[in-house]
Amino acid sequence: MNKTLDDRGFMRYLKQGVFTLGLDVGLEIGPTRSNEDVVFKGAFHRRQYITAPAALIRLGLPTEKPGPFTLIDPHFFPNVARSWRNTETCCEILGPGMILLKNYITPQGQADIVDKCQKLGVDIGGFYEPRNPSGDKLRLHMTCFGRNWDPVTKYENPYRSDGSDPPKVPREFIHFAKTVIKDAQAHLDDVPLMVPDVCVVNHYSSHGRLGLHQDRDESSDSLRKGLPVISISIGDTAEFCYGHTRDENKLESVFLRSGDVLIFGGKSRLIFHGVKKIYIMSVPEQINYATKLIPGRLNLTLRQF
Ligand SMILES: O=C(O)CCC(=O)C(=O)O
Ligand SMILES: [Fe+2]
Repeated sequence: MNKTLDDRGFMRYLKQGVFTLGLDVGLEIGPTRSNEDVVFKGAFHRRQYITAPAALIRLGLPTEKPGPFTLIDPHFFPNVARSWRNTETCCEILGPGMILLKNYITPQGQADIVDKCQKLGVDIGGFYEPRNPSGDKLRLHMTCFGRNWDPVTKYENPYRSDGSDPPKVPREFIHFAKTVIKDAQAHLDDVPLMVPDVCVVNHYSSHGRLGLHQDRDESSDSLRKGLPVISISIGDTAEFCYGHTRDENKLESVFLRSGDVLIFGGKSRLIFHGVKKIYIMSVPEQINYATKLIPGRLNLTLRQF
């Protein structure tokens, strides 16, 4: 494939807009500006020139024209599956399509998640204190990525309070959700794959709580298929209650600790659930040190609209 270009050959390549590649001193790729340039390089540096597509194929690089310029490779996923997922984790099946993966997220993973929420959520239009339809403030701060959800406007208002579109669900979260679902599927049949395009982020302080409710504002298709909600807990422990009816006497409860991941899909997708209590200062010192989270609990729910 190596080729020194003669005049006619060079003109042909130039017309085709082909690039030249100097091989004897490392890698140089660039458009050839003139015939002399090639002759000069060929004569004095004894470089060998080959056509760019051939060179790119040899180097295993894509040959098609690049799209709009980007510094970050859009196909690159940091290996969050390895760095966010603990090797020692155990699980508890809580019902059909409902499973708790305990101590699932590494301290590093938890720190990365908090960091993302800080970067994308702590700004004008970000975390706020939502109100329920009767006008009372919920006992938490909330922000959303992907699509905007609010207890009053549901998914109807696509804008944050400052009128801006919410930031996209971070790619790491989407990638992480895939890993979580695969692990849940190893224990349960009833957990269909979902690709989150909504992330609701709640922060509860010491007196935070969340009343019994269902997550039922996603599309009818998503609900009908039982696409799971993935709930991530970071920081102080919460007492989480759940049940198949609103009947307070029939509720079960479970502790959600820092690094736990709860999945509810399939037949449990429309489970009633809420946060009864936050156990202040219960986060392990090591996690607190890694995440630097303020006192309280951060919860993220990943959902597919
Ligand atoms: O904080 C939690 O564990 C639950 C959050 C929740 O149910 C919600 O955001 O809809
Ligand atoms: Fe919920």
